[in-house]
Amino acid sequence: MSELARMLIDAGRWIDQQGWCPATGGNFSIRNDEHSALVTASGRHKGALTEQDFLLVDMDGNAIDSSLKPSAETLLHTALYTLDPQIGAVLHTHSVTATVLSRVISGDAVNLSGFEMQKSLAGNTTHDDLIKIYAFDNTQDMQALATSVNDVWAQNPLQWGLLVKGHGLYAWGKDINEARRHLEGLEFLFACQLELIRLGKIDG
Ligand SMILES: CSCCC(=O)C(=O)COP(=O)(O)O
Ligand SMILES: [Zn+2]
Repeated sequence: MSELARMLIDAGRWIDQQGWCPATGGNFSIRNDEHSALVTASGRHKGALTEQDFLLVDMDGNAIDSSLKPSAETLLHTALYTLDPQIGAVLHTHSVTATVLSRVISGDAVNLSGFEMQKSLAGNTTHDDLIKIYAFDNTQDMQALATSVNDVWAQNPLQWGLLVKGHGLYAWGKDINEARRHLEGLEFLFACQLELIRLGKIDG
């Protein structure tokens, strides 16, 4: 089995145990080289992935030497790899927490501050900083969504992850381990934020 596939299979089992990819929700990818990434095929359960559930795609989202259908959201993965050559893995999940939080915020971002766990996100050394996780409107037009991400990124490069409203979270990192840490850290931070909103301590 290829090492890249094994890393995504392991990530899928763990993510499934957390309940962050119910049904066939979510999709994963890992950079293969400058021009290609290994991505999950569409419609697969992420807790039971096998090596047959992956294919290589180019950075325009086209399958390379495979008849498998790439994930419906491949274009967002490849947009991220193109925007930041340091990104080595992207994990997209559908947790209840991320989905609900993305729908109760009034603006275009989740603003996190005051949490020690912000230090789980690369480059952060204090709870005092303000961390903005941008939330995009959902659409079935992945080219349009990728263009929106490109437009926001041109003003202010995103870090660690992004939300799609009513849909889920994309978390990334320089490699699969960092992507997993960012996913877990963001999930924890989102759960805290949602609880504070429920308690009426902060606005959505
Ligand atoms: C039931 S999940 C709806 C599609 C989606 O949002 C997703 O993450 C999975 O799509 P894929 O094509 O990668 O299976
Ligand atoms: Zn999705």
